[in-house]
Amino acid sequence: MVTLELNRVSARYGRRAILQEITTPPFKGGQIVALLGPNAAGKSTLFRRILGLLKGEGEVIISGTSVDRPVAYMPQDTGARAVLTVYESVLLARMQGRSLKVQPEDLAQVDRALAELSITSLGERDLGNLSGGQRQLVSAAQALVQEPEILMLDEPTSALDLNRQINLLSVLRRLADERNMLILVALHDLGHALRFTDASMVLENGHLVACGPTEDVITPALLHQVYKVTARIEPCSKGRPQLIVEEAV
Ligand SMILES: Nc1ncnc2c1ncn2[C@@H]1O[C@H](COP(=O)(O)OP(=O)(O)OP(=O)(O)O)[C@@H](O)[C@H]1O
Repeated sequence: MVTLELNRVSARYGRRAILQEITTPPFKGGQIVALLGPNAAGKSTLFRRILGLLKGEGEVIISGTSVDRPVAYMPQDTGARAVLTVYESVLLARMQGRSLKVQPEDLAQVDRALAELSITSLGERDLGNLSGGQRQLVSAAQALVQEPEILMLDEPTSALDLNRQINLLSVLRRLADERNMLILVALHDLGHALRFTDASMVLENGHLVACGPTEDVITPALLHQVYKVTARIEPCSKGRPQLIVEEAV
């Protein structure tokens, strides 16, 4: 089973230190881990550091993999891209690092990724003229289609309507449960984190200030300290923890 562990991981842009000695327990396939923290806390930087796009001290330890490219990444929205159709762009993402010859299995995986995210009907559309939410779903399909063992998504629901937010997070839950994927997902919606994730890491100014089971991590005290809001967490009628934010402090 795939695992990912960070040992005193740091990162800097030029001379400016961003991440400071981040250490985590091993996260395992089948888990969804939320990466939380306010704006500019260092969440995207941590993704880039895990991917090896940024150098720094400490170790990113990935073990138990059985494929050449175990990690796929969905970045935050970067705007319209190349002149490709949605289908071509997802197929291109699939073929990265594989043989140049497209196999029937590759096409089947593209169809599956588009269907899973309910965007099959966008297949022939040009990438350049999609809505922000449509682009975000295509970007998720580009990551899913790679069939990674570790999937990292940077705020994948930020442009989606409520139905599509829940749908995407439910797809992630299923990928973790059924395909034993390890999923790291940066989220601003702590309600989603409480509902869909097993563990959470909270960054504040580049420091890891909390890490553990999500229900233990997201507390009124943490919300006050890190997010500067007063809030309560109460079970809803179905017994699930609900976050009720009162005010900014
Ligand atoms: N390419 C870069 N060069 C220099 N500084 C950068 C660069 N990218 C990000 N930073 C800085 O690093 C810090 C962390 O940024 P990062 O994007 O990792 O935060 P984040 O937690 O993902 O924020 P958000 O929730 O707003 O997306 C910020 O102060 C940001 O301004």
